[in-house]
Amino acid sequence: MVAQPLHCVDNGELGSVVETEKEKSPKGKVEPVVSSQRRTSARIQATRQRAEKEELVRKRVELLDESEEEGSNKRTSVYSRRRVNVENVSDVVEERKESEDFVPSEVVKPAGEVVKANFGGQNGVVCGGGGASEKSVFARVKETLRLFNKHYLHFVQEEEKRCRKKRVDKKSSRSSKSKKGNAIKADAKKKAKRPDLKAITQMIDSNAVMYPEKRIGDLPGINVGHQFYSRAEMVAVGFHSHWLNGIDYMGMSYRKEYGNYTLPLAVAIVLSGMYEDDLDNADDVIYTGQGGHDLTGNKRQVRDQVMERGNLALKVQFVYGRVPQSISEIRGLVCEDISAGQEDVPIPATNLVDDPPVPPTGFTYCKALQIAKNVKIPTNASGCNCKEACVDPQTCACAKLNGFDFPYVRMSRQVGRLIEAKAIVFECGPNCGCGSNCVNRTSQGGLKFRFEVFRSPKKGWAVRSWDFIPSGAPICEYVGVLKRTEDLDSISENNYIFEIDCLQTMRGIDGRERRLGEVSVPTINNTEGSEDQKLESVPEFCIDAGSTGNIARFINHSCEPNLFVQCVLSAHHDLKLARVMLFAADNIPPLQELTYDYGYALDSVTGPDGKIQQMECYCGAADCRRRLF
Ligand SMILES: C[S@@+](CC[C@H](N)C(=O)[O-])C[C@H]1O[C@@H](n2cnc3c(N)ncnc32)[C@H](O)[C@@H]1O
Repeated sequence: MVAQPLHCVDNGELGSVVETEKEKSPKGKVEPVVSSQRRTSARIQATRQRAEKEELVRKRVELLDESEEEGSNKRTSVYSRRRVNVENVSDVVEERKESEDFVPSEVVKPAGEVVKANFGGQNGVVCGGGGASEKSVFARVKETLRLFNKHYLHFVQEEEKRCRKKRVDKKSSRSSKSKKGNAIKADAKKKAKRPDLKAITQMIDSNAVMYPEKRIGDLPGINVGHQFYSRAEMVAVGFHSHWLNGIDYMGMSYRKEYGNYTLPLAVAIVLSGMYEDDLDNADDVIYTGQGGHDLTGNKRQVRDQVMERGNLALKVQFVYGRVPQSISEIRGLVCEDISAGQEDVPIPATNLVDDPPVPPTGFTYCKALQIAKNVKIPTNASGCNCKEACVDPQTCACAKLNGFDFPYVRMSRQVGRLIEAKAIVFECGPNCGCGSNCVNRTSQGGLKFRFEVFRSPKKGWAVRSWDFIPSGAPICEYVGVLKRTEDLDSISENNYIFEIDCLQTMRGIDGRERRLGEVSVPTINNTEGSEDQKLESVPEFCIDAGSTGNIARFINHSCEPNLFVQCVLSAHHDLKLARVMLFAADNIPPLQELTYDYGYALDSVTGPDGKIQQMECYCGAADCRRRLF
């Protein structure tokens, strides 16, 4: 038996890269590890008509594919020009390091500063020195997927608008028998364009596919256990080069470079959930080969798969952990719910590190922000006049503030996915006409996933999710006591302070990376070195989760994080008192630790004695900067 690694497997919507091997028959031919012997004779004798139907469906799908490409070609420049720092922070580091006048950014140190300098800065202040000069392949895979998902969410938004328009047009065409009515009907008949396919095209057109050439063996940056959210993501990275076919293979045209191999040779295999004998129970995957099923989606075989073209089969093993199905299955449980019933979904804490295992202590869980006595919250903004849920960005006053568009696309009934990181997000508030189901209230609905607080060997407590989290999904708000920065205790150490530096980030103060994007923000005086600016270089307010806080206080730092910080305004419109939200930057598989970039500048933190403090970083990222501060 010759073992050769392939890369494989998608179970439709969510899949995993797994270690694979294919077996050779004595003749050296590649044969399935799992045979398709269970095919019944009835199926073998499936009628010619059904086979023809399959062919017809395939042709239609291919046509759709082609038309998608035409459609999305036109939009290349629209999105590729945008730079959003959440996915480009490392580019910026490199660019800045190369520039002669780049001085590692510093966070202002107020007198008697404790450990708090720009912790959790909105944009991850760029730190100089210490980092690897080459971006790791893992970081590049992440960036490629982030770019793909950004395109995807934009196209989803475009599609939402198209559907909305279609509904409106349909209504008006019913009441109109005029030429215009007919034109609207014709327009409505136009094919829907799949956002994922458009996003793939966008990636291909802009040469953004990370591995555009097929290759044998594993792809650097994609480890065993990596999970893809969709087939399209696999194409965007170059893991599997077709969004529909189950098997991606090198045919005879690869004879020149791969003459030593027996061709055709499969390079990646995905499960589509369309074959009745395929099995995906997470630990084991059985793949029965491509072809022979009914493309109408009813999971029925119409004939046996044939051992031809890329029909190679494989045996797979998954290596990631298992999500507990009930409380009794949780290993190392030390607390059933750290929120003590405050959150809709309980948050268990586990400890497999300490002996004896102890639960997290020294804080009081609090779901909502507490306001210090000397902080005055501004009066509520006027809001929009929409009814039930905001749908039309042209008429909604809140959408207008976000650049005449909603920042979210719908993920479920009440929750949205943030399309991209923005300088600020304006959500609907108490004076808006819409209700709680409005997608423009995404950050206000509490926790949406099953989180666990767990003890890590080197970083103290940490957070992970039992559910898969799609990129752009809301994680949680950073909750604690909203205080004046000047009121912080300068003697005792406090690792749980989050400065609200939305304004400073918008101004790019102290090396903070500005976020672009159309938002309507209160006038900001940008004159370099102005008194006004100097005064406001220190965030006036912060959130102290030292003794009171929610799950956010347990989320650790990473130099390659999977979350990002987003300032949100909902009730009032004062940037200095913006709410601090964490969103998923990537599609996050279950049990992966949740992290964001704390954004400290190196040597920016001083202790009560005025001496610079240092903290080693244990994030474990390939491009780790080695120090938190
Ligand atoms: C907001 S708390 C995070 C939760 C914390 N681990 C706990 O046990 O409560 C921030 C502190 O966690 C630790 N921490 C977070 N990320 C870390 C990292 N990448 N490396 C080392 N320590 C980290 C540091 O002690 C830091 O001051």
